[in-house]
Amino acid sequence: MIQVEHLSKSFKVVKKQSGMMASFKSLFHHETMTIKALDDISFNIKKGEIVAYIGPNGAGKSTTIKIMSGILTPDEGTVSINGKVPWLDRVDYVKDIGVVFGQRSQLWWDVSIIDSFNLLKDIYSIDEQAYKQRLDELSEQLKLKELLHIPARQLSLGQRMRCELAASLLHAPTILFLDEPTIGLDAVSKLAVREFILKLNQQNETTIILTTHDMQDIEALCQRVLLIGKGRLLYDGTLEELKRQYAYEKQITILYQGELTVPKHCRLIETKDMLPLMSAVLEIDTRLTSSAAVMKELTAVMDIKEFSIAEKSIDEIVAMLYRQFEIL
Ligand SMILES: Nc1ncnc2c1ncn2[C@@H]1O[C@H](COP(=O)(O)OP(=O)(O)OP(=O)(O)O)[C@@H](O)[C@H]1O
Repeated sequence: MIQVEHLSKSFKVVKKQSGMMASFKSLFHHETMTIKALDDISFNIKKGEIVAYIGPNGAGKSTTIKIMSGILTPDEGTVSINGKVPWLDRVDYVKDIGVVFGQRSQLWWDVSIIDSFNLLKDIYSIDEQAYKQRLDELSEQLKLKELLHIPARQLSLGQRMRCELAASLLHAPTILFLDEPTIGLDAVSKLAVREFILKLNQQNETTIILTTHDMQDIEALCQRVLLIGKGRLLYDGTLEELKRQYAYEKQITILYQGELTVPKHCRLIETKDMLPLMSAVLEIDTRLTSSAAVMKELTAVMDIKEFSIAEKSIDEIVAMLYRQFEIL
């Protein structure tokens, strides 16, 4: 349903010179340089998938979303979404998609939310009955009833984000682009947004492309991850595979009495005196052994009072990937 092939996009920017003299000269003559924002990106997304599109700042995520939503035209490559080319079939195509930019609003700042929604109804030519039903459903699911008569500028960020989601879905699009939908939200609002997105996907089979720097968003929502860095696609696969490939170390913390024995395939990270007990942190390589095998070995030779096992967080894995691909 979404086919992106060999997408490239460059931007020409004016080279900034430092110093007064250079600034003055640049009024008459400015040197330009080319930034390659996207460099031969290809991927396919099936109907009903939730895909995380991740990468460090400046990687090219927003540029891809802008091209896929028809706002920008690529220099090279093709995009076909529901059989349409976003930047060529714009009028028809916008009916298929919803877009939420966490950092920008699609609501009219000074008018009430319901007036913004009514305007969107006209813009998308939504039929009266379908609109009423959709508005009821979304108001119920996103708890908007008390917010509808308040202007957007008076809402908290969390309240506004719920309204933004509703605004992007009034015309019942089959594809939703979410660019940093949880940015700046408190923990409760983040959970509410994630829960809503999951339900939307499960009930309506809405295809969702999510760009985020919040790794918990990915854990909660996405099976598949596309990692982009310096304009190139570096990883396309499941979250499980990503973890398997890059998170094979686990840490076992033990509280014990007596002598410490470090089993095979374990590395001692630290020990601490916790009188009358001792604590130790061991790192194990799960490609060579398992935490169960290590615990069995430890309990056979040591007096273990307590233990806990921790794996790398998705934040740590992604930070490691960014370092490994040298894209920071
Ligand atoms: N309109 C523009 N004019 C000039 N350069 C641009 C423009 N839009 C993007 N760029 C450049 O293209 C590159 C990719 O930018 P993009 O906004 O797509 O990155 P991003 O992955 O969305 O980053 P972030 O996580 O910071 O939002 C960056 O180097 C950026 O400075």
